[in-house]
Amino acid sequence: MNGKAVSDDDRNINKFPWPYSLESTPYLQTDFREQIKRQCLNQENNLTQGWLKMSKVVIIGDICVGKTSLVNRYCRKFFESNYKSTIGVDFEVENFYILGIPFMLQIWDTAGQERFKSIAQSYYRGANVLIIVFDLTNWESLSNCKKWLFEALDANLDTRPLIFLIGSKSDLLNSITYKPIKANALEIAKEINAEYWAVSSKSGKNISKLFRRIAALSFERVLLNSEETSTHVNIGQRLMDENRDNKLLTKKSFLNYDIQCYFCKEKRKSKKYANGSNTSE
Ligand SMILES: Nc1nc2c(ncn2[C@@H]2O[C@H](COP(=O)(O)OP(=O)(O)OP(=O)(O)O)[C@@H](O)[C@H]2O)c(=O)[nH]1
Repeated sequence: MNGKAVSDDDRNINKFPWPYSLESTPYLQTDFREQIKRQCLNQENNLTQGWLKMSKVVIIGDICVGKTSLVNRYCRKFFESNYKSTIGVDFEVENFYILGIPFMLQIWDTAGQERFKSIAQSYYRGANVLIIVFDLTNWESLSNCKKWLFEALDANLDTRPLIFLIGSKSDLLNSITYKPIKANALEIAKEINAEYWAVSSKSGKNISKLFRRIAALSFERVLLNSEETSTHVNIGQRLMDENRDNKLLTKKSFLNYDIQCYFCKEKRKSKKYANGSNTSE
């Protein structure tokens, strides 16, 4: 699936999106940080210029909880009621403009089936955001969330991904049946330091709000993490230039970008060793 040009207002973010509720989040800020706003509005330094800003989002959770449906509803605007299991992983690219700056979410949808686990796990590394999905009508899928999270965190020991706990299929519950599940989910969300949302891919309820929130929070993280900046400057700029005409970043160019970044890092490593130095460049 190709990356899409930013066309609708849904992908333009100028006001800081709110959480599902204030009790459901560890991320309590109510606006973009002043420092971020200054950088974006004035484009005052190269943190906002000439490099590709993106965030890797990895979606995990039990089989059949609605991970693929979540991605399909947001990225392709459709809902499929027939179940087709994900084989290994799939991914989508979503383009945003946040405070006027282009930003991308690279969204990885992983398989919940045990037999694809080792394939899926090899994509956990480098996640900026972890979305753990459970089915609001299936208690066991909620209790398995911690296991999914710990496995994903194991692959991301050197980073601090943003964590979202998502209860899916909210259209199947009424307010009375939802109440005890919500209480339980909020408790678990607190334990694992996650932001909780209840959504429905069938009706579309809260899906767009959720992804806008994820985009804004991870955009801030990426901008604040200036260390990453220099690695991506030249490659990111070239990619943007190559795609300027059709305003489209394709999946192929994205994969090329990942590969080039990898080689760029490897090259820097070997240069360091060749110099007999351990200091960073
Ligand atoms: N009613 C309702 N059904 C849903 C919703 N989301 C997903 N489903 C259904 O739940 C089933 C599983 O959805 P998937 O999105 O394929 O689940 P998954 O977690 O990606 O499954 P794996 O790829 O096997 O890990 C499908 O039949 C969907 O139609 C929802 O919001 N409401």
